[in-house]
Amino acid sequence: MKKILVTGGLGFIGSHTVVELVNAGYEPIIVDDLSNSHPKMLDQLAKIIGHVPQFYKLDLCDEHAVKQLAADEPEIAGIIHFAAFKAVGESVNFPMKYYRNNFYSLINILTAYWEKPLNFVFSSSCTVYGQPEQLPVTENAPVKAAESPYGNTKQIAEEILKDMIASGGSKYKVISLRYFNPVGAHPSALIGELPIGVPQNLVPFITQTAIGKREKITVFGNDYNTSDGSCVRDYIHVVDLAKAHVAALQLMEKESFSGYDVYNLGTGKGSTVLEVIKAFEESTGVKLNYQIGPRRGGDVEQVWGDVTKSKNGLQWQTELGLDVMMKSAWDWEKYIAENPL
Ligand SMILES: O=c1ccn([C@@H]2O[C@H](COP(=O)(O)OP(=O)(O)O[C@H]3O[C@H](CO)[C@H](O)[C@H](O)[C@H]3O)[C@@H](O)[C@H]2O)c(=O)[nH]1
Repeated sequence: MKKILVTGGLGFIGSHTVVELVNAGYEPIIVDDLSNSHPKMLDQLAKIIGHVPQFYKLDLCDEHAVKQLAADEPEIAGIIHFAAFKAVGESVNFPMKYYRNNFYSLINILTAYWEKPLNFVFSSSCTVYGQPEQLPVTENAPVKAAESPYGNTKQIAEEILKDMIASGGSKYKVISLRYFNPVGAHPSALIGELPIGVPQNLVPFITQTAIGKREKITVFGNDYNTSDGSCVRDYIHVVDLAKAHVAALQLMEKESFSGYDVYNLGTGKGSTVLEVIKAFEESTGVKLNYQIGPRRGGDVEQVWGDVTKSKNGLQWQTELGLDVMMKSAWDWEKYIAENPL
């Protein structure tokens, strides 16, 4: 079985990808520093995949520890690199924390396996497009000046990977995956998103409001130039997203693939904030206490992805709609309320 290192493998997208790797016949090896994840996710994963996955608790910023990891795990076929800080607002207040963590970890893991011919998947983001001029946005759209240090780390990491391949000095193959808005949870409701503190993202805020942890949710602006005035995003189910990582590995395993490429991961369809709220209410039968508030600083008005390249190149497409995204996120919220970790 091919071993795949999954950095940040106990996080939201990482844990779902671990499941899909096992489903596809790979052996995931999780590396996580637990800074934004819970150790009990290992047991939760075991309930789904039937065994406790191999796990290294390790800070990827620690160069010596990463070298030791490469010595202990020399026979890996690929790396899926999720480990990174991801809160846009926090990155504005603590830029050095973000630059240090997101760059050191990337550079350390790349360097540790430098001699190996392996396939590397990088978690990027649609944040690199800013507010695109044309929608849906394709991978060829210009990369805009990032709105936040977090966005900068994604853009510059993509450049680092491109430069690395262009130099011809490594034996890596690399795919960057630009995520739109990942939401939802595994159908088992055993794994899902675990925001620390007050959620910044829409769907965890919705589910926490519905369960009574938050009094109400505020829709950030209804005066945008969209169908109902609220912002438009391309929400994608995390299980669909996880499967795309397996597809990216399988593409790189082909001899015909070489070098570096980038793919959008979305559904190709935009939804407004108010449509998401409606979908939640309809798919769960739970009424949501919401109000309209002012715009949130830094939000782009609307973005959704052109996924033609992903469909053709990765031989992958999304299967799950907004109703399943909302229902699964709600099932996870209820599970975690009844079974606190
Ligand atoms: O309480 C809330 C939270 C969010 N929203 C709205 O819901 C939409 C989605 O907001 P999220 O915070 O869930 O997602 P973003 O699109 O802002 O952020 C996502 O896209 C960013 C790039 O634009 C980064 O990649 C980030 O990590 C990723 O979560 C936005 O219109 C936002 O204004 C609300 O109305 N109320």
